[in-house]
Amino acid sequence: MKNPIVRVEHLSHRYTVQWAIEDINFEIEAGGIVGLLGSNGAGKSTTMNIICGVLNQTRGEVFIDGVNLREHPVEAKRNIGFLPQKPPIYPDLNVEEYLRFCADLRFVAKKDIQSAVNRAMARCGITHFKDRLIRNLSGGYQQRVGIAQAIVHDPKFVILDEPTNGLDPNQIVEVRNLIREIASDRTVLLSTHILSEVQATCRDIKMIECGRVVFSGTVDDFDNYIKPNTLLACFERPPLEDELLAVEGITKVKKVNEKNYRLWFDGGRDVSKDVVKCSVKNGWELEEIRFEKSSLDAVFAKLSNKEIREL
Ligand SMILES: Nc1ncnc2c1ncn2[C@@H]1O[C@H](COP(=O)(O)OP(=O)(O)OP(=O)(O)O)[C@@H](O)[C@H]1O
Repeated sequence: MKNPIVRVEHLSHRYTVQWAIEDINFEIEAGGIVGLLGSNGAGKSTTMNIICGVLNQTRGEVFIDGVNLREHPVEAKRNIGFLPQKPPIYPDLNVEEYLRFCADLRFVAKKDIQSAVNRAMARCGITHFKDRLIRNLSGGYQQRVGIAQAIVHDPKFVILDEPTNGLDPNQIVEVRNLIREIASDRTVLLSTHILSEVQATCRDIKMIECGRVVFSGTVDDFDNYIKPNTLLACFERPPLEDELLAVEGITKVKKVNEKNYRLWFDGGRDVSKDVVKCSVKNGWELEEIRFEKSSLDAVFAKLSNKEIREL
């Protein structure tokens, strides 16, 4: 990768005796949204806290836009925005006061604070609420304020930890759209448990399990991680199960209902063509045949080493 916005090298951390994460390595290319997946306790928060400079790693290095976070924390943090799972908002401040305070904390020059706050409020669609106390905003708008504080200093890289947690379906759609919008000119790392969210918003996925990276690739790669080994076939004049078992490559047959069969197959060859040929030869009147893809949940379960229920 030419100029990764984030580079993580041999990152390991232990709180007490056991390693929470061990030898994590990855790069994040600049631009777009990257999903960070993992089961509870997998090591996501530990990794994110280290990348944000909130937690000091036991071993390894983090580079933000080429700057070593451990050696030059202030310079590296200029390019990091963070929205933790519990937004760090002050309910008794109004939106504008709070964002001015955050901009000051992030070393925005005094003369530039008002314009930075105005820009962040406009970007997050909260300008009309600038005088309202944060405690009087809905959950969705509080989350917008949380995102505004993460971008007020215009960082190149933003980490959002479960940003749609606890929101109603309309608010989820709005916050997702906002995340897409803010990712149009920066990189976003989005930690979430919701697979459909990753599918809807992310270009790449990193998955951590037991403190190690178990998957790094595009959403399509993730989707195709488990190669299909079943076909679903629908016949107008269904054959006997034994006749289907006689087709070369078919290893198991299960009747789903009157016309539909699930067919298991082995190996790399395309057995669907053989089923089509046999159907024509024997007059089974095949209406539909398709490979069955594993669900994202099944891929997640496989990567987390959890058992997958047989279909
Ligand atoms: N402050 C701490 N002290 C000791 N152990 C910790 C601490 N924080 C986390 N751990 C342990 O480190 C491991 C990784 O935890 P971490 O919180 O990073 O996982 P996670 O993937 O973010 O989980 P979740 O999705 O539940 O937040 C777990 O075994 C956890 O119990």
